[in-house]
Amino acid sequence: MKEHKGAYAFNSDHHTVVTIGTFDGVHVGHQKIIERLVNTAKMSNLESAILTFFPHPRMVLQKDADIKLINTIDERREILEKSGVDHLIIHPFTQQFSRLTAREFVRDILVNKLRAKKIIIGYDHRFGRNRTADIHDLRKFGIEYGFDVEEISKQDIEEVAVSSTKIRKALLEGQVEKANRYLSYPFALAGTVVEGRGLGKEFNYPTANLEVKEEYKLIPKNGVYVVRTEIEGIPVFGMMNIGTNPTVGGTKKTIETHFFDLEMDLYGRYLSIQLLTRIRDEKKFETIEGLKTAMKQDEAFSRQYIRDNYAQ
Ligand SMILES: Cc1cc2nc3c(=O)[nH]c(=O)nc-3n(C[C@H](O)[C@H](O)[C@H](O)COP(=O)(O)O)c2cc1C
Ligand SMILES: Nc1ncnc2c1ncn2[C@@H]1O[C@H](COP(=O)(O)OP(=O)(O)O)[C@@H](O)[C@H]1O
Repeated sequence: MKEHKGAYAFNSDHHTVVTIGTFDGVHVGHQKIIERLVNTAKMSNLESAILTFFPHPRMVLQKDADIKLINTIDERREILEKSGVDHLIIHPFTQQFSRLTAREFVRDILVNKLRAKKIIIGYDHRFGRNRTADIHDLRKFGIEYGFDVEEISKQDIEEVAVSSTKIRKALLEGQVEKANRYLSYPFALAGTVVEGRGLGKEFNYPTANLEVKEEYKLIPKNGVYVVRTEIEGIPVFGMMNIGTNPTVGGTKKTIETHFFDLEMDLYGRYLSIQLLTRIRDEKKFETIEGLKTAMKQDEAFSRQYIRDNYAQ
């Protein structure tokens, strides 16, 4: 896969088949569309291209829209990388870009820059300034500029929309297993390990505090989760708490993980941590002893879960 920083940076001698979308989550519904894109490319001797936007149009057009996404742009890129598409074009969605007319978008971007011979698009896709143009307009442009339009059916599009909404809802309710089924891969939180208050080691449960720098990343419901990551290529399991640590008088939301059978300085390390299942809600315990007992139970639960699901 070749990545292009915007449509104006795209240069290929080949003609392309293009699909356009945000693809947040790159879930099973998206994967179906991408498969179709890749197959069409092979059959028509075209190169496959995904045109996606970042920031998300809603981040730009409704500045206050507090939109949360399943994937960061880095995660979206990494998942798409595995899908077999030839080109990924991450176009910066700006105010200026949003003011392109439908014709300018089609002519300057799709035809002249991306050299599209085929466009695969949802039946309800709208584009151009104020989203005035639809698939019928696109077909007319296709006759004029020499490309075909392939429609993704209402049923397939609804499946995609339903999945994204269901995944976001499931994550906000802590149902990570359900989200993971829709995604077909485990939802993850990625960031750098930063210093906490240094209480973990006193508990005999050191916890790596993860700083997720992307404000738009969706953080699942507070609570305790069984997790998995890779450190230097080796799978490591652990238990994560997302919450404010009310027992020790915390107020700020933190994401912290105790990894099993590991003793290692993790400060400054970049980790992508997969959430596998949820154990319980975060609670305010009367005493530190109460919290420690709960964490021991979390550990026992996690180790059993790992044995049942991940034993080699
Ligand atoms: C598996 C796990 C479960 C936890 N559960 C709770 C909880 O229910 N309530 C709570 O107040 N804190 C909970 N914590 C957070 C601890 O209070 C936290 O690890 C401790 O304060 C260390 O913080 P530090 O990293 O800032 O030193 C949990 C932490 C882990 C790793
Ligand atoms: N098994 C482990 N799981 C998580 N962190 C560990 C582990 N072993 C060592 N560490 C280190 O200990 C740090 C956490 O210690 P802790 O006392 O909780 O301090 P802090 O409050 O700064 O997070 C981690 O950031 C990591 O560098």
